[in-house]
Amino acid sequence: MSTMIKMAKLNSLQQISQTYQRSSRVQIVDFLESESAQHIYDALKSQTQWNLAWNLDGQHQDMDYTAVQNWTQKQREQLDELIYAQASDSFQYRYASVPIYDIYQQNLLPGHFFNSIYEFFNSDELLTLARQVTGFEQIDFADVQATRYSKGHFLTEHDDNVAGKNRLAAFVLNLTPKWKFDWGGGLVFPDKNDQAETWFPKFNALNIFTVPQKHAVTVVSPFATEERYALTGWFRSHQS
Ligand SMILES: O=C(O)CCC(=O)C(=O)O
Ligand SMILES: [Fe+2]
Repeated sequence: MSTMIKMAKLNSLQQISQTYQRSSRVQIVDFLESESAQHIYDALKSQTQWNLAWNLDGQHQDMDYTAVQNWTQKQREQLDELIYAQASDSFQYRYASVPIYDIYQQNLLPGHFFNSIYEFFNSDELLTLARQVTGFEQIDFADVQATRYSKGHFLTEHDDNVAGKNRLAAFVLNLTPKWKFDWGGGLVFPDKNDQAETWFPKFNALNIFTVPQKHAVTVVSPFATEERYALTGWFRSHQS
């Protein structure tokens, strides 16, 4: 079975990079060949081991998701309370993740398809495209993870800027084939006038945006019947 991930032919790189230069963000639709996008979706959907990502007083938390699901009702309610208390007035998130960058760098799953995902995002073809679209010549590598937002999952407003990480631009490749606007999970960019642009998590669309830039992922609604899968991360430089 081929595990190659292939980019689709882009219609107009010039137009894409002009949009980015003008607004510090762009969405590239039909980014991968559709078989590749479908293949990644299938791999994520069949993945059973995820981490539960959330935040405690500014510290990132990664817990074994299956273990959390096996907690008592009371324990899970206590976690909800902690998460919601912090979410109501400061930075908080809850979603499932697979640390693809770490899996590759630490050779945790030799031969696994996740390594191909890392290699694709770090291929010359993709990094060259990232430099062309953003104008950031300093991009050296892509730091990539898989994410899955289920009912009640969210990510509050933040700007992705973390000291020492040299994140130049963020990217999100949405991978759930059928999504409804009513299910939430929108990528929202608030502006100074309390208006916001919302990007629907469109299958096989790659969003790229400059760091720092305020954004959030709205909560996935209780009646969503699919989960919001994505490959997300940052185009980074080794040096600041
Ligand atoms: O999934 C998205 O649309 C955005 C994710 C994000 O902002 C992040 O992980 O920092
Ligand atoms: Fe972000």
